[in-house]
Amino acid sequence: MIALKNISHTYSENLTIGFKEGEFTRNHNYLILGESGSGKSTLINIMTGLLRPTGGTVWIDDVDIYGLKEAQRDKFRAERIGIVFQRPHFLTSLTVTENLKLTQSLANQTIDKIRINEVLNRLAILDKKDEYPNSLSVGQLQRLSIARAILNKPNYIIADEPTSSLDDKNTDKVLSLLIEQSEAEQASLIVATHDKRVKDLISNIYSLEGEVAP
Ligand SMILES: Nc1ncnc2c1ncn2[C@@H]1O[C@H](COP(=O)(O)OP(=O)(O)OP(=O)(O)O)[C@@H](O)[C@H]1O
Repeated sequence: MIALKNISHTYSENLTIGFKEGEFTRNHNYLILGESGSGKSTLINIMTGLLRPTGGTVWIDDVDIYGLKEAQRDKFRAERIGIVFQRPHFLTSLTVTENLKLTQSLANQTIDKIRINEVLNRLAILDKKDEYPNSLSVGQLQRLSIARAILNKPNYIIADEPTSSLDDKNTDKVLSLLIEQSEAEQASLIVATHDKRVKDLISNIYSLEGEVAP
């Protein structure tokens, strides 16, 4: 479980992001809903150990992640959390397969080409495995981001605005893929978005004030 308590982050004197309480358990799907600028990316960075909050605690699987040293926290994240970032970033000088090998080695895993091929196949981009990221379409890059997020069999898959630039049909497709893949990994899926279309597919909702809607 990821448990957040009394989180606050102050960027400047008059800009503080707050999130009172949240619990995200394995095998469940969650939405973090908030308008643009309400602090979704800030919260995701905090809950994945990328940004130390100015106040509050983040526990992941009973570990107080900001109690860890930075290198330990990076390893912890790589092993347990798959992140689909708002803007996908891959190393452009490495092929699709080489980028995914890097994801395995950052988590101290042995390089497993069979697993890489398996996730690429699941996301229908196996034919792109020797290509460079710049030659992939936006939709293919997004599927590659999902492939990378699930590669290390994480406990939590966290996606930041995965559907904001998509039409209704592709919104459904990407969400279904994320839900399917997190079920296959028995992971918890956490999607941060302002996109109310996503509400029909995921029932546990946190607004940025930290209230759970029925
Ligand atoms: N590094 C930073 N330094 C100062 N202010 C920041 C920083 N990052 C974010 N902010 C501010 O914090 C607020 C929340 O930003 P954040 O990116 O978390 O929102 P968001 O809900 O993810 O927005 P969007 O949906 O538009 O991506 C914004 O007012 C933003 O300008």
